[in-house]
Amino acid sequence: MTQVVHTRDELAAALDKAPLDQAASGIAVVMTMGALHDGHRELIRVARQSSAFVVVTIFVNPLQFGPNEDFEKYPRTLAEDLEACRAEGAALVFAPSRDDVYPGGPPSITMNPGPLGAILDGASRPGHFAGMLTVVEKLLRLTRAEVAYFGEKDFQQLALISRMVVDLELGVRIVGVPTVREKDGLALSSRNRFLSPEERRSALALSRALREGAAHGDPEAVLAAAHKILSEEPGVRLDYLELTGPDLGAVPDDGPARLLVAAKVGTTRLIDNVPIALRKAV
Ligand SMILES: Nc1ncnc2c1ncn2[C@@H]1O[C@H](COP(=O)(O)OP(=O)(O)OP(=O)(O)O)[C@@H](O)[C@H]1O
Ligand SMILES: CC(C)(CO)[C@@H](O)C(=O)[O-]
Ligand code: BAL
Repeated sequence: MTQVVHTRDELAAALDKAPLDQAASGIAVVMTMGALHDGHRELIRVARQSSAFVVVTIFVNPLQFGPNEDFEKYPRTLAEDLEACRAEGAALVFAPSRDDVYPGGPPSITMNPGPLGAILDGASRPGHFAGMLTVVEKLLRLTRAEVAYFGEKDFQQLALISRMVVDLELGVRIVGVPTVREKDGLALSSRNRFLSPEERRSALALSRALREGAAHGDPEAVLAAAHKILSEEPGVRLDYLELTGPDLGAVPDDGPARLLVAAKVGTTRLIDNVPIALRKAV
């Protein structure tokens, strides 16, 4: 049975009553902004493999949206989301109001995401990662999580959260889950529902570019192949295409790396990334 709570007091009461044998395997949390799709459901499924008590949070965090971003328009589908959580066997859903998360109004003290938060999406979305880390830290505490699951689709977010729990010694284990894709390669995202059929066709260029890039082992060839695909798709306005190390640091000569892309398709901003194996030319 999935219990649904909306306030932090109800959450605390539910966690106090979490069956001990279940809680012994550790409380796991899957944080979401709702509009759940199979990517979210995969996080819940993976969490359930190691934790009997999985808490799902559903909260569209105003703090991580810029003034010209899509906070108002962001899809809100609570009834369907609760069905998905039930179907996946979540123990508890926490769907708080803004006042419950920020009882004193918008906080004047927030997390500083540091240099890793200033690149890529951090450069395009000022304040986004400070707002994101602030709510993630709160939700880790409120849910008493021992382990938290995040998708690799938001790779920089995952890297920042992993860094935060180490730097601030939060004592929570962070687990990354590979990106779930449609059959044709499009990374599942709540924002995909904003795409018209034509925009959806254009959006496929992102995953295709990453796939073509990943077929190469030399950094220049990786970027050239990916750029070619993106530049041939007029419906895509590229924000960035970057090759980095596996932890978003400097590109290594050889071995694991990451290729990341962000672009606008119509008015919808999409991101995607893939792991890459670089090979030194011999
Ligand atoms: N396709 C996916 N595969 C795996 N995890 C995903 C996928 N999409 C989202 N997630 C993960 O689900 C969690 C909640 O993400 P969120 O609710 O923002 O969904 P989203 O689809 O990323 O939405 P948005 O369209 O806003 O980017 C995050 O950890 C995110 O990385
Ligand atoms: C982690 C998160 C739920 C924090 O609001 C959000 O950034 C998301 O959905 O990826
Ligand atoms: N999926 C990351 C949250 C955001 O875009 O605000």
